[in-house]
Amino acid sequence: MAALDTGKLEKRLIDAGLVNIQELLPEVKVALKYSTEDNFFGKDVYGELSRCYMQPEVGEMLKNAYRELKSRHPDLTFLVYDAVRPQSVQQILWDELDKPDSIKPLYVADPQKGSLHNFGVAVDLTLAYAGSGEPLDMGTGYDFFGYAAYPDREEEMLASGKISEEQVANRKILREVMLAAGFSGIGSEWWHFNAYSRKVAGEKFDIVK
Ligand SMILES: C[C@@H](N)C(=O)N[C@H](C)C(=O)O
Ligand SMILES: [Zn+2]
Repeated sequence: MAALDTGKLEKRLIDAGLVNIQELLPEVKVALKYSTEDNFFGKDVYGELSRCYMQPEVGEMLKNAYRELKSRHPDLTFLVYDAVRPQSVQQILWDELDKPDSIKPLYVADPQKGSLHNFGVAVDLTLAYAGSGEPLDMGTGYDFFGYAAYPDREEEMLASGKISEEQVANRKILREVMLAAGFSGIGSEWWHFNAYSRKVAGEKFDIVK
């Protein structure tokens, strides 16, 4: 695996016009999972990078989602796990994902086509208590790649007891505030939200290599 020069990476993100979400929204919590070994492949691929960057207009959308969240649940905040992700890291995630090629794109977008994370227009996040920073129970952890994490299968997962009413209610809070701000979700991951379609992202922005 080619090592990523993370000092240079942060400079590249800034030079590309991306913004540090905590500069726009200091109340939001960030824990970049790919900058730790606590992720689905057990390797730190971001090194020293600890700040989370995204396109400025996506940051503004997230601010609106946050405003909506606070109006409904003043005790909660966002905990962001990932936003912009270089295509080289997308390739590592793709190579590390232990699933048949036919279903891999449900969980990790094909790096050759480009993930919306590679354009800085996708955000992976959960809800946390603003005071303690403790994440809410969503029924699965981040990057759990299976039906229990599928928004598309919540009714079935509820009926079979794989997830609880409370966990679904927590996901709904997240989903509702993100959708209210113009994001869209995907069927296989409760934590992933896109600001734009792949077509629009490709027209507006460059991929971060
Ligand atoms: C890997 C996961 N956190 C994720 O972001 N998946 C989507 C589908 C992606 O890679 O774009
Ligand atoms: Zn994602």
